[in-house]
Order: sequence, then structure tokens, then C-alpha cells
Amino acid sequence: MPNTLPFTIDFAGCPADPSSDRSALLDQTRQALDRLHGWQADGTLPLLNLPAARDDLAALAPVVARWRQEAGDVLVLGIGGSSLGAQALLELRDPADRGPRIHTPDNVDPVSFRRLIDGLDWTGTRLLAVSKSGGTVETVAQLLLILDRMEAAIGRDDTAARLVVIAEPGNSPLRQIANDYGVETFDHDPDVGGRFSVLSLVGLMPAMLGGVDAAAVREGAAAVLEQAFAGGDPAGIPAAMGAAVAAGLMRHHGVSQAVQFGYVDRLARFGEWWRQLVGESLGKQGIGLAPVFARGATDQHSQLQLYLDGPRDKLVTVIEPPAEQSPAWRIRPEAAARYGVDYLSGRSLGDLIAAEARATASSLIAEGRPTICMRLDAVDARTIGALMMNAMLETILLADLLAVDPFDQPAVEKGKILTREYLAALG
Ligand SMILES: O=P(O)(O)OC[C@H]1O[C@H](O)[C@H](O)[C@@H](O)[C@@H]1O
Repeated sequence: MPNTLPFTIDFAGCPADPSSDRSALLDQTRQALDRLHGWQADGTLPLLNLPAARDDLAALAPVVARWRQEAGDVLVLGIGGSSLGAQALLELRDPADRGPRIHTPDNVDPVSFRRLIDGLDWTGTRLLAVSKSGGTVETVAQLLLILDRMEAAIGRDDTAARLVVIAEPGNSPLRQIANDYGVETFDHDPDVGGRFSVLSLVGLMPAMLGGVDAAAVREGAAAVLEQAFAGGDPAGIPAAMGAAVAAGLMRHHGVSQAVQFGYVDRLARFGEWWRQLVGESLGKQGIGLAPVFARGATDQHSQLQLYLDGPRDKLVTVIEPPAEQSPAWRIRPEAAARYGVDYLSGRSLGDLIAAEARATASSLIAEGRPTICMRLDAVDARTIGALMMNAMLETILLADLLAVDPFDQPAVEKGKILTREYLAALG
């Protein structure tokens, strides 16, 4: 397969005006790309080496094959960067896949968690606990509760045989549990942050368990890096142009929100993954771009009025669906004529949603609202890998333009400390 990008991005709805310094911003992205290219070569930023990695996935293959054959249910316990990427990739599961049901109960709402757990047959259930730090309270709490239940039902040895842990090396609670039970453990690379870890085994092991083509995900990501590092004009590199456009709009036009308006249901979880990436990577020192996810066509009937006529503080990216392949249903011309909806004659839902995406983008542009149009060749593993790497690269480049560190999230620590204090104070 030629290594071209499986999507196109049109920035014409974000014209640069005289107050914008877009060419200076693009020059800066060129320098940042050169730096990143160097970091890929010397391994300083391992995220950039993940698309070409192979051995890590080969090491997972035996347990993945076993679980796909034996398990009825797999619980992937993790939150934030240890869950959202997997959730996004699992949306691409083939409905005919015969592997286990995969659950990603990232939240600790006791009612939804209990509903899930109460329905499980423990003999056929497998547990994958994922946490970079190995100490995230939600993940540890869920695991301890489940281990109790599972052990009571099938005994300690059979429980241990059903658990796999992914965590960075160290003496974290999760690592201690893994040692205690003697379970199979895989290393989370300490130098790959959670929200940048989807292309590692963190995102790809759950994807493989669901039969999603992990190699194709990486291939899509590799295509993005290859194009970005080929030395071309940054205006032709989607991540560089996206970062320059966003930085210009933030600096000169009061834009403070990025709306991803996706017209593909299977990319809704991708939208949630992207929210963490943008929110945690850029939101610091009083700077930030609030990521908003909207779902087309549903949010045309809920949010579009605001985007078209509300404050001019948004950059909207419309993700248009790919052309529908052999539509299953079309509206019969006689029915369309009879009910006065001739424009629907012979049309499929794919025709409708595609027309709606175009109409939303055109109406935003006509109102002078900064709008990016993204068109996908397909919704498949390669495309989502490319979308993810494009988003990560764009976020890193935008952080450079905004002079913030994309890889830390110091502000969230306070709440974690308080949570532990409040729990301890319960007595
Ligand atoms: O992977 P873990 O260490 O369990 O962390 C899970 C999540 O926890 C946090 O609160 C961080 O803000 C996130 O960036 C991270 O993805």
C-alpha cells in the first residue's frame, strides 16, 4: 500500500488575515518538526518510534490468541490514557468478530460498575489492568474489588491465571498486586505518557483482543510521521498547518475552544481520546484550548446554533464521513414523491449524513467561523492510526507554538492527593 495519508484536510475555511503571523508560525513548526525528527532518530521521544515497533506486539500474541479463544468477557481496567485510546480503537471492531466481549469500565460509578460485574461468569472472564503509574486510585479500587469477587468464585490460582497487568516498572500498588499473584506483566514505557500511549500495547492489546488490526493502526501512524519528516513545506503537513492555524486564531482572534464535529459514530470515542490529548497537553499556565466533541448530525439539532451564531471563540473541525460503500437501503422514489420529500428519492442514509456534514461546514464558513474540513478515505484501522498520530503531532507542535510543555499535567495532582485524604478521613 502506498504510504499516502488516508485523509485530507482543507484549511480554506480558516483564511489568514493581515493580523495573523501564519508564515512565522509555520516556520516555527518547521524547526519543531526537525527537532522531533532528531528525537525519533535518537530515541529521545519513544512515542515517535512506536509506529515502527514490532517485537512488543509479538510478545503479546500468545496471550491475545489464548484469550480470544477462551474468554467470553474481558475487562480492561484503566482510566484516562490507560483506557480512552483502547476504547477508540475498539469502535473499529468488526461486528462479526467472534472474540470475547470487551468492557472498558473506566469510571467508578458504583451502579454501572456493579451492573457490569454482576452479569459476569468468572470462569470465562479475563482481566487486563492498565496503569502507567500503577497507582491510579480508580483502577486499583476496581481491581481489588474484582479480585475479591473472582477469588471467592473460582479460587486464587484460577484468578491469577486470568489477570494480566500493564504498568511501568517500579514498586507501585499494581505491580505489588501482580507480584503477589504472580501474574503475567508487561512494561508500560515510562517515557510514553498515557495520553500518547495508544500506539503502544496500552491501546493495541485491547484492540488485538477485539480483532482490530494493530499493525494497520501503526501503519497509518507511520504514514503521518513519514510525510511530516520528509522535509516538505509545513503548509502541506496537516499537523503543522493545524497547529499554526490554531495558534494564530488563539493569539489574534480570541479562539479558546476547538470543536471536533464528527459525522462518523465510530469516531465518537476517538473524540473522547482527543479531548484528553488536547485538554491535558495544552491546558496550563493560563493557556489552553478547550476541546469540545460534537456528533453530527445529532448536534446540528443541539449545538450548531451556538457554533454559527454564538461567541466567536471556536475553531470547528468537521469530520466528513467517507463515501458509503454499497448502501444497504435507499428510500423508494414512490415513497419520497408521495410524502413530498423528493430530495430523498433514491437516497441512502450515507447520502444524507454526507450532505449534512458538507452543509454544516459550508454554513460555518459562510458565517466567517473558522472551519477545517477533514475528509476520510475510510473508517478503518489504518485511518484511525493516522488520525491519532496527526492529532498527537499537531498537539505537540501547538504546545511548542504556545510555549507550554505538552507532556505533563501537574495541576491534576492536587485533586488526587485530596481524594486520598478524604478517603482516609472516612475512618
Ligand atoms: O495510566 P495511569 O497512571 O493510571 O494514569 C491514568 C490517568 O491519570 C491521570 O489522572 C492523568 O491526568 C492522566 O494523564 C492519566 O492518563
